[in-house]
Amino acid sequence: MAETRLLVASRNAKKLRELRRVLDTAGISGIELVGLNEVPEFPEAPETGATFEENALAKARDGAAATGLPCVADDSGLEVDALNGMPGVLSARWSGVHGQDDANTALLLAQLGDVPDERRGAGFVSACALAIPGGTESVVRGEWRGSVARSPLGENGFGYDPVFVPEGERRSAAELSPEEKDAASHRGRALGLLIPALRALSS
Ligand SMILES: O=P(O)(O)OP(=O)(O)OP(=O)(O)OC[C@H]1O[C@@H](n2cnc3c(O)ncnc32)[C@H](O)[C@@H]1O
Ligand SMILES: [Mg+2]
Repeated sequence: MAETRLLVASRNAKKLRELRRVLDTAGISGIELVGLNEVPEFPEAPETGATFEENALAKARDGAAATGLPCVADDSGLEVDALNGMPGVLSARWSGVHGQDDANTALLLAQLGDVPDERRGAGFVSACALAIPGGTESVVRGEWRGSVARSPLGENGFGYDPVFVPEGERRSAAELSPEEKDAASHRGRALGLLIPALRALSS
C-alpha cells in the first residue's frame, strides 16, 4: 500500500527537526513526512491569532487546503508568570524582529532583571493541530513548566531553551540532549496526544 503523506508545516528549521523527530520516534509506520520545501509554495497567513490553538489550526488548515495533504502544525511560545503570560503568542518576535532568538532572549532577561528566583516561573506551551482535507480538524496542547534562568546556558534546541530550566532539572533545556527534551517538552507532549489520530490516518 502507498504511504500516506503528511505535511509538517513549519518555517523554523530547528522546530521542524523536532516535529519530525518526535513523529518518527512515535513510529507511526505507513506515513511519509513531507516538509514545506517539498511542496509547491503557497501564501501563508500571518500568525495573528490570540491563542496558540487558533494559530496552529490556521497553519494546518492553510497547508492542507493548499496541498490536499493532511497537515500538522505547531504554534508555541513561552508564558512567563511575572509578565502575566507574555511573551506568549508573541514569543517568536518579542524583540521586534521575527525569529531573532538571541535578541528575544536578551530582552526577556533584561525585563526580568529585578525579579527574584521564587517568582521566575514560566511554562512553554505548544498547540499542535492536524487538518485533514475534506475531513476533521483537531488541536491539542502540551505544557512544560520551569523557570527563567539569569543567563543563557547550552547549545542545543532553539529559541528560549538556553534560559529555560525545566522543573526538576538544574540544566537548561539547551543543555538537555534532543531525546531528553522530546521526552519532557511541551511539543513532545502535544504531539503524543495526536498520535492516535495520526495512526488512524495511516491505516
Ligand atoms: O511558525 P513556524 O514556522 O512553525 O515557526 P516559528 O518559529 O515562527 O514558531 P511560532 O510562530 O510557533 O513561535 C514560537 C516561538 O516560541 C519559542 N519557542 C517555541 N517552542 C520552543 C522551544 O521548544 N524551545 C525554545 N523556544 C521555543 C521560539 O522563540 C519560537 O520562535
Ligand atoms: Mg511562526
